[in-house]
Amino acid sequence: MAYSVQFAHEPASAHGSSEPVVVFEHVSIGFNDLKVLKDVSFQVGPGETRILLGPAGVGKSVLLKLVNGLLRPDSGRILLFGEDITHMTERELFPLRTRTGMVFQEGALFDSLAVRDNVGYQLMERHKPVDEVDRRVRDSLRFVELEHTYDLLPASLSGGMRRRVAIARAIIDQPDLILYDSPTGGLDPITSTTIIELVVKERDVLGTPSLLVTHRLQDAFTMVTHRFDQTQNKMVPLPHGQINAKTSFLVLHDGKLIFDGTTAELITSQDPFIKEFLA
Ligand SMILES: Nc1ncnc2c1ncn2[C@@H]1O[C@H](COP(=O)(O)OP(=O)(O)OP(=O)(O)O)[C@@H](O)[C@H]1O
Repeated sequence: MAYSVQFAHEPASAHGSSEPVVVFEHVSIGFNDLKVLKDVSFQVGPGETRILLGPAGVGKSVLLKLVNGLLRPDSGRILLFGEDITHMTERELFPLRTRTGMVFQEGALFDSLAVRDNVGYQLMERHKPVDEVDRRVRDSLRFVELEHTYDLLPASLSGGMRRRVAIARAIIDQPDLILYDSPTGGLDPITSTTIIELVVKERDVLGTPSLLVTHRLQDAFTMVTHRFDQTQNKMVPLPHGQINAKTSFLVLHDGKLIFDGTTAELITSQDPFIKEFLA
């Protein structure tokens, strides 16, 4: 099916800024007696996709929530788009949050709202003109190839379609950063690949930096070994042996960031936990 990407403007991150999009410096956070993240430092650079791996309950979602200020660290410093958000008020955070698209675990759509209102929610909250919201909703739904679901309720969609709607909602304001929290969680392998194809499309067509949590190693390796081909309008494998150089890995274990590096470094890592995790 032919399509064109019809966003009003490119994301700022595609304009060549060399500033990191996200910086964590020695970040720690815990809840009551539970220390979740300990002294975590890493960066997401412009145009970069960072895949966050780690066992269940290690703090991957907590890390994503720290990035857009939904949680605050106990110590350390967090910069988002070059601004120190560590102690920002909600009001100060708001303009930065509007530049960040978040795909929550399980999609988290509003069941009582039609797809169009789920996707346009953020813009409606900001009192954007109705015709502009409508145009952007249609653009976003076209990107995820779900224009025909405009008037439907989420309950009438399959699990994979609901995730696509969640992605359409996250990208509606052409974010400068996307946070994907287990976007394929609970989906079968074939449907998962259709979701990863959208992630790769967003990465390769719009160049949006992202931080993606996944439980599925297969998702991660699909992302590094494929690219989105706009001519064919589909994800295709990179030529043999090539990997996407802008996609790299972070691994959390026992509250610590035990790996921060490239695909090649990950698969040749001698760390016993990583070797077992990848096996
Ligand atoms: N708001 C909170 N209050 C108290 N504890 C919390 C809160 N948020 C997270 N936790 C705890 O922090 C730990 C890490 O949770 P988190 O959801 O980040 O794990 P995860 O790595 O994303 O897990 P999964 O892979 O299962 O999604 C868990 O023990 C969780 O119960």
